[in-house]
Amino acid sequence: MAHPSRPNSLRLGVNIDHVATIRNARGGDHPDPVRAAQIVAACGGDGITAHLREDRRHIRDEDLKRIQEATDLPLNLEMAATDEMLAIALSHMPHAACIVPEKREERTTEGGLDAAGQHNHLQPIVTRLKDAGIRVSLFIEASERQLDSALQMGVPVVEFHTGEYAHAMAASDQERVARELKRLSDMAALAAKNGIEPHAGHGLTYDNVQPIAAIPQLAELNIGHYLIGEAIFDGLEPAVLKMRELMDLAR
Ligand SMILES: CC(=O)[C@@H](O)[C@H](O)COP(=O)(O)O
Ligand SMILES: NCC(=O)COP(=O)(O)O
Repeated sequence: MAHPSRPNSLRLGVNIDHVATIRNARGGDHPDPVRAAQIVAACGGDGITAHLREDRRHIRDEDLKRIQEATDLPLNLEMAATDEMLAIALSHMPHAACIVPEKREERTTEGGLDAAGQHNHLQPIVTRLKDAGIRVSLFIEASERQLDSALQMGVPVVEFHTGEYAHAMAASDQERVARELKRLSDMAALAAKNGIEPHAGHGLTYDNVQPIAAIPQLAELNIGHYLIGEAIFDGLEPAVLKMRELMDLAR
């Protein structure tokens, strides 16, 4: 859903997981991710992304309802492909659910969902979410094999993992950056050509967001860890506004 004042623009979904990381560090209720969601809504963010992990290391079950009650922004629930998370999604009815790979031992999401390899496991979960009216997306690597599986499953959205691109940018490996950007750009075009709305996210920063934002078929970027980091120094509203400005200038 585009922001009313910016029809057809590239949407910014703000992932507030790591507000909850800081909150959980002391076992209390401050800083509250709900307050972050309200600030994002007030300063023009287009959506809230929250990853309810199996180990609840940051976002917790009770946060979901509170986030939904606190703002009218669409909630994009990131979830593993498990019966537990399916039941939680069907109970909370978020605007969207993005199925992501998850390993307890990982520090953060390490790659895209193997949609092709897990097709038979994923299909019934995708169908249940779609039948409930939840916009389903798959967090996948930008590859034809993964995109083809997403197409076969009938998902309306895919979110391309930009982690490899972000790592290449951080390493100033220009050849790898060019290769990753072409891969992401080609797959965004192929997704759109096949009626799937392409999104992107993971590891995006002020310094690397614009080449991604410039990919014309992308409809949404989900950005979290870096924005929450910047918010510690400059405040969440300025951080969101700066990311928004960089994205708009890239189009
Ligand atoms: C799927 C993805 O890249 C992120 O949205 C995800 O939430 C990362 O996991 P952490 O937020 O736990 O780092
Ligand atoms: N799906 C990507 C996301 O929500 C945020 O990822 P990151 O910016 O925290 O790396």
